[in-house]
Amino acid sequence: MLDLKMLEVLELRGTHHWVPSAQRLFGGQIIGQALVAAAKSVSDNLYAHSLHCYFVRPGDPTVPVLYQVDRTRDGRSFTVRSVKAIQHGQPILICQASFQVLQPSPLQHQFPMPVVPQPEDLLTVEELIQRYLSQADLTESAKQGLNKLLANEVPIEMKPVSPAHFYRFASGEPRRLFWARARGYIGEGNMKLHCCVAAYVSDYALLGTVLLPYSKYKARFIASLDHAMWFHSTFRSDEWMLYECVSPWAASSRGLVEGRLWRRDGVLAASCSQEGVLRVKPVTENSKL
Ligand SMILES: CCCC/C=C\CCCCCCCC(=O)SCCNC(=O)CCNC(=O)[C@H](O)C(C)(C)COP(=O)(O)OP(=O)(O)OC[C@H]1O[C@@H](n2cnc3c(N)ncnc32)[C@H](O)[C@@H]1OP(=O)(O)O
Repeated sequence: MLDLKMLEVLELRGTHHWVPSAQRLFGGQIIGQALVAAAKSVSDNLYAHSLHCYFVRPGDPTVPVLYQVDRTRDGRSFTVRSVKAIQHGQPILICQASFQVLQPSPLQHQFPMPVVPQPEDLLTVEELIQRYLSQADLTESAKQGLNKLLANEVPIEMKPVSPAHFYRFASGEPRRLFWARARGYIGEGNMKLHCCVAAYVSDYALLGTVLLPYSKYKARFIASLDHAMWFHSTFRSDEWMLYECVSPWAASSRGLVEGRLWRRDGVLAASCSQEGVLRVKPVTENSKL
């Protein structure tokens, strides 16, 4: 999904594999591919440690994306690349990514990982939806909504920690926890690729956290405006990681969300922050999903 075709040394082309029902490109795909483009222009001893992106236009799923990379700076420790994702001759995403050589330090701390059930004790999104679909009292529109979610073949496997809350069947605090991993096998060794995949995963279900306290409203328009991410340690994006999403603020048709990706051994692997635009409308009785 993140494979890019090299057109020139600093020009690459990406295509689309999974497009959300909103029929605009998935932000995570554009970020992940932009990071791939940046990573291809730095040497093997450099590791991605952060990226900062603005989504300036919706991505068009009917045409490929051109990634233009600028070698902004090559330093002794840090190297910065600027990437423009372009469609129809105009930028859809501007991204800056920074890479560092490995530099161990005695300064080391992190928050503790939340205590949650292990992935083996939880159901996948698909198993949960099948379970909901077998309920006799389901309205036709709820059935349709669930079938739409089931048909949505996302390349990420997910296991919600609190399913009712994950699916907004009940209002709750703006915090969402789920185990996630890329579908398929990536293997050890290519840390840059694991960061690109984590960037892809990090945009899914993140912004929706803002809506969790508002079960009386549903999204009329929702899109991420910017996305920043920091990579803290080595990890495997094809192994279960706990994704903790928290929204500390929402107002003015915008919401802020912070995400933390935890390795299952408790190591904080990556953090991200995103602001998005959310325009809502009241939920009518038969359109909960
Ligand atoms: C339980 C978990 C299940 C999860 C299930 C599925 C999840 C799957 C999907 C996950 C998606 C994750 C998030 C994303 O990936 S979003 C994609 C990445 N981000 C983007 O594509 C955003 C790109 N940027 C933009 O599109 C623009 O910058 C913008 C944010 C739209 C800018 O807005 P604006 O300046 O207003 O631009 P404009 O062209 O003027 O307007 C666009 C559009 O909005 C209407 N509009 C503008 N202002 C208002 C207003 N105040 N009130 C109402 N509507 C407004 C405007 O009329 C335009 O509408 P259209 O004409 O219909 O286009």
